[in-house]
Amino acid sequence: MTVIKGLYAVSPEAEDSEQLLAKVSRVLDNGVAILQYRNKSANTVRRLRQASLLASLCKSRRVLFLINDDVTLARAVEADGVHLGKTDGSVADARAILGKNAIIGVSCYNDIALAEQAARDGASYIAFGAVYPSRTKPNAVAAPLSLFAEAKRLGLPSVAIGGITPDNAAEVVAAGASAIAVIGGLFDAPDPAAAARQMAALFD
Ligand SMILES: Cc1ncc(COP(=O)(O)OP(=O)(O)O)c(N)n1
Ligand SMILES: Cc1nc(C(=O)O)sc1CCOP(=O)(O)O
Ligand SMILES: [Mg+2]
Repeated sequence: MTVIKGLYAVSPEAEDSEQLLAKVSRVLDNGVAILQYRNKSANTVRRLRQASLLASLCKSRRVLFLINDDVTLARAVEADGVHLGKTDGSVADARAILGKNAIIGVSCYNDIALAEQAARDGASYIAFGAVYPSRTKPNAVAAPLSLFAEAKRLGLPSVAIGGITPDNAAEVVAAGASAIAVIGGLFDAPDPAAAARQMAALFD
């Protein structure tokens, strides 16, 4: 079984594919266990190119590679799996397309009932957020850190997301999150590689 644990980088929005590759490369060698490609604005052609570049990068660095929202794209680039939110389709449909070994993550926001449903549906992990106010997603619902202890009984890895930085990540890990998903706290840090090392070290 694939282990979902550690620093989970989520790619920043980027128009320029080479710049995106350079930004992600810089952090990948510094303790990132999982990378999610997330681009909410690019067209299909650009998304395919960016996802293909990141898929090759992750394969060469032995980092798990997931696609946000788009099961078809995940299959096209042979990603390890997909992350689904409430409007992104069902676990069953994703698994039918990606196969039984695919990693399928499900957003549960601040709602333990959604996590219970995701577990019944056969999700690979559940995600709760936003655990802190997020500049990337300012309107995200607030999720209390107590959810991670509460969700332990479901027996699935739990991912924390939203406003996580090197300064607050230890508190999230102490609350019981299996992995921390980060955009701004990593890619907007003064030294992204150092930020990655600091957050990854919490899982040693
Ligand atoms: C690890 C992780 N957790 C939550 C999300 C958010 O998913 P969703 O609610 O579908 O929102 P978008 O990211 O699609 O805007 C995520 N992407 N990754
Ligand atoms: C994509 C996303 N989903 C969230 C949720 O709460 O479900 S918060 C979020 C943004 C994460 O970016 P940052 O690390 O910059 O806050
Ligand atoms: Mg989504």
